Amino acid sequence: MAPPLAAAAGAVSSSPPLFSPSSSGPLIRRHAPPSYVSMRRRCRSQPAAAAAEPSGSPLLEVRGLTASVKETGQQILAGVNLTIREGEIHAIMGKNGSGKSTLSKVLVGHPHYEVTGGTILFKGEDLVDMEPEERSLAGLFMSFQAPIEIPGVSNFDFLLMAVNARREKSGLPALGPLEFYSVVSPKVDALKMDPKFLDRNVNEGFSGGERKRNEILQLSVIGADLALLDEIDSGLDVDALEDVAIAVNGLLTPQNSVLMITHYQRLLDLIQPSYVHIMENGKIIKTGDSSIATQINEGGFKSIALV
Ligand SMILES: Nc1ncnc2c1ncn2[C@@H]1O[C@H](COP(=O)(O)OP(=O)(O)OP(=O)(O)O)[C@@H](O)[C@H]1O
Repeated sequence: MAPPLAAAAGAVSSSPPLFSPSSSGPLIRRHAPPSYVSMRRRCRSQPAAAAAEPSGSPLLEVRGLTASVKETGQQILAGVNLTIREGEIHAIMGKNGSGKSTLSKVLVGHPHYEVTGGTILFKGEDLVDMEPEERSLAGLFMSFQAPIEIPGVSNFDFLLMAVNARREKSGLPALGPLEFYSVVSPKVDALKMDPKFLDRNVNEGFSGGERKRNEILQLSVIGADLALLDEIDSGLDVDALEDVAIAVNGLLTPQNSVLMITHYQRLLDLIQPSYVHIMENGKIIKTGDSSIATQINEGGFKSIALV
């Protein structure tokens, strides 16, 4: 049986984002608005590596990647080049429809897309011919823009199956439910989630923000060498965004990496990227440090709508 993450990777929806990136008020403030300066202090676990020279080993190497919608043959990715090294945080920004989500879905092997050219190496291995579950077991994790429901499967069982699939691959003995509870419980607390969420079916009836938190719970329990986070900030209120950023920052080590897709500077303030890439028409057209996002905000890239 395919591990559950693979099932998730294979059955995602391509729903539109929960709010338009050009909308002016996506945050729902439950309390007095916290200062982003103090949020940054609490969320930051490592200094921004913007000016750092690349030093880690390459984790993901994408060269000349082209990909199309399988059903129609419509080309979406038009020659993507991207290298992510161990310990780096990358952000991809760009206007709606530029191909950001498609890139992340192609990386996890979404069945709607076909790679038509180029190469993807993950830890030196060719990813293109791997099944989605193999990619997941190899250490790739993706949080989706619109996380799916899995009726009839409790969150707890889902996480336990996923963790045990990873452990089996590493030759480790499976965890029993009691043992696993002691692993998952502190992570639920850290994300300020109600423990009752573990008993609920995966994402069933969850609000948009609860789904996003739940995806980060999956990431923190399962772990990943490279986490692809597609608009984890969409639909989160200020407190939830801070909790999620703290959790993501807490997972970062010199060995693992994050690729996040976002339209919003506020996420880059909380999870500070080593590199920011701008995507347009299925290609990365510019790469730089986080000042690129500032340039966008100041009108340097007028076609890209950002808050
Ligand atoms: N399965 C599909 N069938 C048809 N068109 C698709 C499919 N997947 C992606 N596309 C199209 O490819 C383009 C890129 O979509 P994608 O979701 O990657 O953009 P994006 O940059 O993530 O946009 P956003 O910022 O709005 O989330 C869009 O025009 C989209 O309609």
